[in-house]
Amino acid sequence: MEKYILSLDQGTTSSRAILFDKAGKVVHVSQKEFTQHFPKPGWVEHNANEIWGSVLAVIAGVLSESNVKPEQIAGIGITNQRETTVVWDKETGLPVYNAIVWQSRQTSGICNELKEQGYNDLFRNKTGLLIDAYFSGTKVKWILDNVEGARQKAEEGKLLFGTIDTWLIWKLSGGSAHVTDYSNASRTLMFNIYDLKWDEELLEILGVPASMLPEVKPSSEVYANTVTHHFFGHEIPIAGAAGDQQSALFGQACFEEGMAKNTYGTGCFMLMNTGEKAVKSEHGLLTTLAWGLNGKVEYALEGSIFVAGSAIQWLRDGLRMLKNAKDSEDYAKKVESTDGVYVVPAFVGLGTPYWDSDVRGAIFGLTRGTSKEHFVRATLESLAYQTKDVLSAMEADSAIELKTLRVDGGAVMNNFLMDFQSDLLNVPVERPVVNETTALGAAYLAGLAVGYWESQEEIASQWAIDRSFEPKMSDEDRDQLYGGWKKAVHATMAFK
Ligand SMILES: Nc1ncnc2c1ncn2[C@@H]1O[C@H](COP(=O)(O)OP(=O)(O)O)[C@@H](O)[C@H]1O
Ligand SMILES: O=P(O)(O)OC[C@H](O)CO
Repeated sequence: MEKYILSLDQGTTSSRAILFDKAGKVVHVSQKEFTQHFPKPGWVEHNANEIWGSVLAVIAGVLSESNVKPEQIAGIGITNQRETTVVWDKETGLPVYNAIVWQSRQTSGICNELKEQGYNDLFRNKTGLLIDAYFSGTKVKWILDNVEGARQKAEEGKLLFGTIDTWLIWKLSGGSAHVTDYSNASRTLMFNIYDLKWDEELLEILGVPASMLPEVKPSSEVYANTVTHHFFGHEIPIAGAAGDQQSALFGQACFEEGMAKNTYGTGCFMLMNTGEKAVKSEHGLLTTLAWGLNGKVEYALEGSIFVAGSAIQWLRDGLRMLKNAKDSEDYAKKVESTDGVYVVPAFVGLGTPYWDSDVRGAIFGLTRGTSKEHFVRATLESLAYQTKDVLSAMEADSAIELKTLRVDGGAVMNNFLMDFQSDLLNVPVERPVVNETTALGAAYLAGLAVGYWESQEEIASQWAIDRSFEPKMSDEDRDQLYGGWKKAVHATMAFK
């Protein structure tokens, strides 16, 4: 009986269940979108129960559509949109408020207060992050401060906190496991990435009771078994978990120090493996835990871009310029350049390296001759410019000059974007055969825990290239284009 690993990839806009075989190939995918709630400008929320429902639906879908039986699943790996915060009642299992999504800005007031009180360095030195509404800590505080009765219940030990990995493991295990992994814990603003413990001083400042927090575990370990009714009578080990960006780093087999990947999804996240060394950034990058494996943890440097593929969604749904995201490539190729148009998609502020919560998007260089083609091309190019900002910071912090960049995520199917990216970075951009690297990483972590795969060497040997995009642009053109982007960003930041 052939066995498979089931990976559950719970992303910002959809949930996916993917079956992988021993060769690391996708056997079948089932995907389901769920509702995005925007209760106020800049706020983004999800219904945690709807997320759970979507995960159950894709599990059922992937099994029935592929004809794979539950007993053929050797283990389950979980990967998730990170930082998104769920607080629920231990007894009833019901969330006390919507999940506050990583993109949501509703805690920027709390963040400003913390910064005014001079806490930035304290948080940065302990967590590798900085005070920003992006991370979970202030989202938990917001729920405890704003939901009637929540703080008292939390203090009585009746509420639990979790990022989406924790929520799903708790649900899948029938409430028996309240756990997270190192990579997810490192995104909360409450976890000390050096001592590898929840940090009492930071919890005190944020007013979060320690009793709410999950136990932090390695990324590859059997945490619990599924309760039988979710898997048609079978208990299956939940054997691995990692935040989606760290999972993609693992799925891209970036195991050596200095190897990096960039994922172009809703946002865009570049991570560089820094091995057992935590590198402190001087250029607005985050220091984060890559994973816990083989009895130790490894670190990564991260550049976080909040709006990437979602800018293409905006062209499609907001401006109705596109029927689907894929058409952006044809429009962009119809013109030679943007004719000087720049789109700065700072819809929810800017992340690395600017970290400005209050800035909002802007467009520059419009003329009477500007067409839809120029506009679409400029929006696509903004993904590449933001990536160049991040890579420049990463090379400066790590003193490593990148030789190639491995890429993945929905938007890398856009060949125009990949060509432009390579030109702008002046390095080859490598797209792997398996583009579902986020899900693959969690599958590998789970598979290692249950002996489905033997070693990281075996995994690294499975990585295969689909296409390499080589740089062709002159230095002069690159400098001129990038100079224009820098001016556009600085003008955008000045307009507040
Ligand atoms: N061919 C394409 N060109 C540009 N953007 C694309 C293309 N295909 C998908 N996208 C964008 O990629 C994103 C989906 O990627 P995905 O990796 O599934 O995201 P997530 O995991 O964040 O939900 C969407 O925001 C979509 O607009
Ligand atoms: O859902 P994605 O793939 O855009 O990933 C979101 C990130 O984990 C946010 O930190």
